[in-house]
Formats: sequence, structure tokens, C-alpha cells
Amino acid sequence: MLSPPTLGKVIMSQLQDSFGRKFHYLRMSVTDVCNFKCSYCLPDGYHPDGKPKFLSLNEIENLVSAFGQVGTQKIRITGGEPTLRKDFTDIIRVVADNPHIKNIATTTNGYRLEKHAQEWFDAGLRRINVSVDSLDPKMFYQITGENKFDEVMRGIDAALTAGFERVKINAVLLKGLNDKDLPRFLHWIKNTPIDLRFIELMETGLGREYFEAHHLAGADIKAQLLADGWHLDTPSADDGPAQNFSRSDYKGRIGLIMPYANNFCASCNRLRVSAKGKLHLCLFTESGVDLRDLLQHSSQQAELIERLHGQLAQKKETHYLHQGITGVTQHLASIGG
Ligand SMILES: Nc1nc2c(ncn2[C@@H]2O[C@H](COP(=O)(O)OP(=O)(O)OP(=O)(O)O)[C@@H](O)[C@H]2O)c(=O)[nH]1
Ligand SMILES: C[S@@+](CC[C@H](N)C(=O)[O-])C[C@H]1O[C@@H](n2cnc3c(N)ncnc32)[C@H](O)[C@@H]1O
Ligand code: SF4
Ligand code: SF4
Repeated sequence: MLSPPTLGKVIMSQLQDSFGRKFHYLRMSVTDVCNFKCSYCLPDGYHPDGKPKFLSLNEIENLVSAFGQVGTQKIRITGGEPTLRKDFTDIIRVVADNPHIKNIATTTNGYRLEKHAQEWFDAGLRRINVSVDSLDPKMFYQITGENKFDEVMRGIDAALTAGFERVKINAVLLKGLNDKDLPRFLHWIKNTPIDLRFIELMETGLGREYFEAHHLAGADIKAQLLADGWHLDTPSADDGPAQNFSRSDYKGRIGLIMPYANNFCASCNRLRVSAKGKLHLCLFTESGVDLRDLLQHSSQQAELIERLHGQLAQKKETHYLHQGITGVTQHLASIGG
């Protein structure tokens, strides 16, 4: 049997944790900055902490190269609002140029999509998730603090036209806000081939009060979907912790992210790197591990990979959200969700 190729003493094997989970998927944040004020994320808008220096193109290239060598096949570019980076298209190109990365995605509030969907597609982006918390423009404004519903919807049309493999819509379920929107969302995906993803609100540093006022259990939506003839799909390899549902008379699909459900983390397949170059083993870890000192030059790859393997051994089995432990995550914009 062939042994895996080695680089120095580092084994170039698949990133794996001590629970047997393999990590093919990196969520790479490229900025903390955002122009929206979503009430569950940045209710007062983005306020810089000093003069933040986010990962440069060179650092991103070195990061992607190292992750590619240890089994990463999918990269999601996230933020803050990733598309606010002036070099966003160059970032896509850097990721697309790496031969190991088969699947390049981004998550965006959709604000620049109408103008740039085709340009990003041409640079190599293939999947796009757009956050649309309500299909009622007034409610959209109330939740996001921005009166940009029509712009975002035109952006989604542009993405569908540009030929993206997958256009997904994220909506955070919010009691007392968008909880009456399910019929509208269902009507939309009847004849439109998009994946809707409902995300259960997660508690962050925003605190208990907001969480308790607006948390809505994904399990209730699941029960409603099953009663209405939707079927739970057999999980495919890159689904991660989401549960997906389909119905033969609908062009779109529905996914649920229910982080408070039993066993949610058993299928965890993703790692995160923040816009300042910290590795987060979980969305809710207590602290990130700095990688930046090893992102400066391509000659540091072996050391970087060794650090990644060393950290993976310490990944915990699950989050501790049930105990109200939200880690360092003041808001998800700081780590890319
Ligand atoms: N707790 C937890 N939440 C997650 C995880 N992955 C995604 N989420 C939540 O779902 C949100 C939407 O994720 P997206 O950026 O659209 O990506 P995704 O839904 O994971 O999409 P895929 O890459 O297709 O699996 C994130 O910002 C988080 O709020 C996870 O591993 N753990
Ligand atoms: C942090 S945003 C970053 C990307 C981009 N700005 C956007 O909104 O799509 C990524 C995702 O995190 C979700 N999110 C943010 N805060 C959340 C929370 N407290 N609970 C659940 N999802 C959250 C958002 O709805 C969004 O879909
Ligand atoms: S969810 Fe996205 S768009 Fe909304 S405030 Fe957070 S980072 Fe910005
Ligand atoms: S909460 Fe943490 S361990 Fe669980 S699926 Fe998300 S990232 Fe993975």
C-alpha cells in the first residue's frame, strides 16, 4: 500500500478530529465589515475595533494552499459582508486557481449581487447563498435595517441568470418578526429552483433577552413541513449539519439548520478562519488560534499544516450552546457564521 506523501515530517493527510469527523470544508471570512444592521447580528451596525487589518490576497493564497493540501475541497467566502472587499473578485480567482478546491461558494447579503453576479461567476464562483430574512419589504427593512429588498431580489435573479450551480436563500427564523412568512417563501420556491435555508436563531454575545424574545424552534417548522407532504432527503456527503426536505411538485428545496437539535454536531464537516487569520474549530469556541504568523510566505506551509493537525486533535465533540456558552462569538459577523 502506498503511504501518503510527506513534506518534512508532516503527513499530508486529510484533516480529521478525534471523533472521526473529516473536514473538507473551510469557511473563510475576509472582512468583519458590514453595511447592514441585522437585528440578530449587528443591531448597531459595524464599529471598527481600532484599525483592523484583514487577510491580504497573499495571506489568503497561502491559507488556501495549506488547506487544499490537507483535504479541503470546498471554500465558502464569508464575512461581515465579503463583497464589500474591493478585491473580492481577485479573492475568488485566488481560490479558483487552487487545483484542490472543487467548490467555491460565498454567503452575502446580496447588496452588490445585481451588478456583479456575472463577474463573480466568470471568476470561478459557483455557489451563492443570499440572506433574505423576509419576503415582505417592510419586514425585511425592520430586520436588516436596510431598505434594499428590491435590490437584493434583483440580485438573486441576476445570480439565477448567470448560471450559478446553486442559489441558496438564508432566513433566520425569528418569532414575532418573520414567523408568518412561511407561506410566501413556499409560494416562491414552487416554480423557482432555489434552496431555502431556515436557520434557527443562535444565542450570541447579544445576550439572552433577544434570544428569548425571538428564538423559534426549527423542529416546529420540520413538523409542519412533514405534515404538508415534504420528505426528508437522504443526506449527501457535503450537506453538513443541515437537514434537507423536498417535494416533487416544488422546484426548490428547503433546508433546516437546527443547532439546538440532538446530534446536530455529529456531521460537522467545517472549519473556520476569521478575517484576521484565526482558526476557529467551532462557531462557538472560546478562542481562535492565530495562523497569521505562518501565512506570510509559501515556505511556511509545512509548519502551518502541522499546526492545523495539532489543533484538530483538540476539537470538541459539540458546542455548549445549551448551557448558554457562546464562546468568543460576540456576533456571527466576526467569524462569518
Ligand atoms: N452552529 C452552526 N451553525 C452553522 C453551521 N454552518 C452553518 N451554520 C449557520 O448557518 C448559517 C448559514 O450558513 P451559510 O453561510 O449559508 O452556509 P451553509 O448553510 O452552511 O451552506 P453550505 O455550505 O451549503 O452547507 C451560518 O451563518 C450559521 O449561522 C455550523 O456548522 N454550526
Ligand atoms: C454572519 S452572515 C455573513 C455573510 C453575509 N453578511 C450575510 O448576511 O449573508 C452569515 C449568516 O449568518 C447568519 N446569522 C447571523 N447571526 C446569526 C444568529 N445569531 N443566529 C443564526 N444565524 C445568524 C445570517 O443570517 C447569515 O445568513
Ligand atoms: S447577518 Fe450578514 S448582513 Fe446581516 S449584519 Fe450580519 S454580517 Fe451583516
Ligand atoms: S456548532 Fe460547532 S461543532 Fe457543532 S456543527 Fe457547528 S461548528 Fe460544528
